Amino acid sequence: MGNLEARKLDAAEHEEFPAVFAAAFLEDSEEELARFRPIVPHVTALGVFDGPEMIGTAGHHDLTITLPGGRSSPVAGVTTVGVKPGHRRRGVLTALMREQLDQVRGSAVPLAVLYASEGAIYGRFGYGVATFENHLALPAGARFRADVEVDERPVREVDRDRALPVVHEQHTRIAATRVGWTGRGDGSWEALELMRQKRDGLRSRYALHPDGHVIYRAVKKWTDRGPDYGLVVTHLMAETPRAYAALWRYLVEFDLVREVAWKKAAVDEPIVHLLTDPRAADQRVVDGLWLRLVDVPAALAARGLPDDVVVEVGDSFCPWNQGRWRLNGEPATAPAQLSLDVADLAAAYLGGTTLVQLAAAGRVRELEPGALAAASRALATDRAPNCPDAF
Ligand SMILES: CC(=O)SCCNC(=O)CCNC(=O)[C@H](O)C(C)(C)COP(=O)(O)OP(=O)(O)OC[C@H]1O[C@@H](n2cnc3c(N)ncnc32)[C@H](O)[C@@H]1OP(=O)(O)O
Repeated sequence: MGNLEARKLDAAEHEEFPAVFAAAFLEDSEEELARFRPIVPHVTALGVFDGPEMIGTAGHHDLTITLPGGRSSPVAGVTTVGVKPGHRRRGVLTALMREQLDQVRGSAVPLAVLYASEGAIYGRFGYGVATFENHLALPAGARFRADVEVDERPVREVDRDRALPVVHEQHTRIAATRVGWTGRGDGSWEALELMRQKRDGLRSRYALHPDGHVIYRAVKKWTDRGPDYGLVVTHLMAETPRAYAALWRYLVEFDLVREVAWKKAAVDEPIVHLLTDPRAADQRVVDGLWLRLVDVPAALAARGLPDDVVVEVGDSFCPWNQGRWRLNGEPATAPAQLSLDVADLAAAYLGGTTLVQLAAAGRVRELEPGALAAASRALATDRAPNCPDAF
């Protein structure tokens, strides 16, 4: 990598950070930059320099993530990763990942998560797919089963300023109960709102129910045959099944609309079970949150697992994790019963993929009969983990 230098940026260098990051996405108009600038103060900002020139960026938020069993852990929410065109494939990202993981470890945060722009980038750095997203679409007018109970208190459209305090309060409460959801102890709600203002420039709309809310955008289209609007959900959360039904009914009964779509629905999204015709729901599953165990023993301890299986973990990028660990995070001297790479442990960590599934793909080796099923069951969760949050 020659004379490349990766380091934490000082405050004066924060000015340049958004331009370098935005250039990586070819989004460097003044308007686009205005969207990124307010995010920088909320992240630990790293840069890579070639001499005096900043050519790569990466940042991370200090978030929390909900783990199975009502537990939670600090997590680095990795974002704004970019390398300037013309400087790629010479190790800049590798240098950023090295520096970032060292910094996260140094601050005693055991986990890192990210959304990948492309699926082939992060596996080599020990990240595994910990949640899957359900790209869900429902036709307008999709009918609910007659026995579905709907909370009849009204859903009301309110403006952003009135909505946000309620949205953030409900989000904090609900996120603590849903595996994979992130919490914003760092107060970076503004950054979340900015990330919600998607690249399509559509305005977010807020509809509140006493026990939940939906944030969505409207794609307005007219054809010779009449209105053909689409509603694109960015967040939908409810504290009760009846409020959940009320919010979905609000969306599918919206006038002018042909389709309601949500790309961050859970793989086991309950809406399918509300419908008279479950086939009406179009579902496509893709990778969601990528997770990295930065500190394997601390991450395992945070999950509160039993101590009865010994796993041999391989980790070429963060060798401090290599070795034999009990599932509860204690170092083990007994022979290993399972062996796997850290990225595969990450894939199973929130329960989104089972170890049995990974073993069927040849990625986990069972060294003692029975250990695979026991460890797989210990890591599995009741509901599919998901993360509807952007960061
Ligand atoms: C969490 C987020 O913010 S996701 C956003 C990521 N950013 C983007 O997608 C913006 C556009 N792309 C870029 O800025 C850059 O191409 C990056 C960041 C994806 C890669 O940066 P580079 O400096 O080129 O990566 P680097 O040279 O360190 O590559 C390391 C390895 O990853 C591989 N790699 C890098 N990018 C990709 C990719 N897009 N797809 C597949 N493999 C890749 C390289 O081939 C290399 O492999 P090797 O070690 O076998 O030779």
